[in-house]
Amino acid sequence: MRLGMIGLGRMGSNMVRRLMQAGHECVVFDRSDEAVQAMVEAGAIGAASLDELAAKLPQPRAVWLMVPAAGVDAALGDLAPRLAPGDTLIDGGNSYYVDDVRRAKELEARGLHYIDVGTSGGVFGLERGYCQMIGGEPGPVKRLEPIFAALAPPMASSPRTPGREGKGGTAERGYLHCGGAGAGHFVKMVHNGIEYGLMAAYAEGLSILRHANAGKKAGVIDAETTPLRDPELYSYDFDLADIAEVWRRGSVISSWLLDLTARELLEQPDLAGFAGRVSDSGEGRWTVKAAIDESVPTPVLSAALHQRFSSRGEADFADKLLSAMRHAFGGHLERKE
Ligand SMILES: O=C(O)[C@H](O)[C@@H](O)[C@H](O)[C@H](O)COP(=O)(O)O
Repeated sequence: MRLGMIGLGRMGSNMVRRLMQAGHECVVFDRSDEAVQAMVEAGAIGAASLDELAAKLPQPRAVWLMVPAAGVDAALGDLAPRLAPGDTLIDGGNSYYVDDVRRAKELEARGLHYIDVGTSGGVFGLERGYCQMIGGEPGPVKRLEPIFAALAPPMASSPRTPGREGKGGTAERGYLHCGGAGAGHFVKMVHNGIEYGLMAAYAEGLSILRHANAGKKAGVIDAETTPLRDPELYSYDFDLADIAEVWRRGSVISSWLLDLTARELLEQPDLAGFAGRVSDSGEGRWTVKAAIDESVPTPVLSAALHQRFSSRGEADFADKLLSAMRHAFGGHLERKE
């Protein structure tokens, strides 16, 4: 197939490469001429403008947007007038599903189809393939199956789930039509909520292990401020890279996320290259918001989101206020270190 791709950052450019490796043709556009040029050198068909992109695509056109969520409305606004009824726009970024529902209606009024695709796999997608969670009308989704199939990981990348023989469907091929407009990004949103929780669980557990030598530190026993009463019980110097490594091998908590964690700990045991200010792009907030709307308890996912806020200093005022109250009612002074 010939597909248009707008946005040639890390994700968009790797997706173009993977599609071309599978024999598809890509007409590419980006605000950066250098980014377009680099993809032309890799075999793509360059477009210097959206008009050129539209002209180089056969009808009905299919154009995939791989731009930051905040830029999708502007990109759609620029692109839609250049397309014709029957054409399909695909948003493969991390948009809020509520925006998809609105966009699908707006584009439908112009005779255009809109497909939302939650795409997971990050910078490893070129090599490993991308898991795709798809929302939109069945017809255009079906028409784009060769694209989804090329982007997806090979079926052999995971062993078949026992009992799935004969069940059919595309889930075990790495892409799934989850439902109507917004369904793809809804599933990706919850995927990322889970991602926050898993990340927090590994980080907290490994942090307990890192501090398991607390009893060896001078002056650690302080009846006023520390609960550490049995320092001899906390005298372990664990090698976290080794522990993450051994957990990768046959343990219940092995995962690709743990593989990546083990790699990071091996490269930088003290994580000196990171300050620990953890950003969030919105998916975790939207997950918690959906959970509240549905009255579904999500203590783990919510705590993981709030921990990210704390990591960026958003808890500082509350922490100071805790110290101030403790001082007010008990005359307790804050320790300086
Ligand atoms: O599945 C994935 O490949 C990732 O989830 C990917 O989509 C991206 O790295 C996150 O969206 C970052 O999200 P935060 O900025 O919220 O951590």
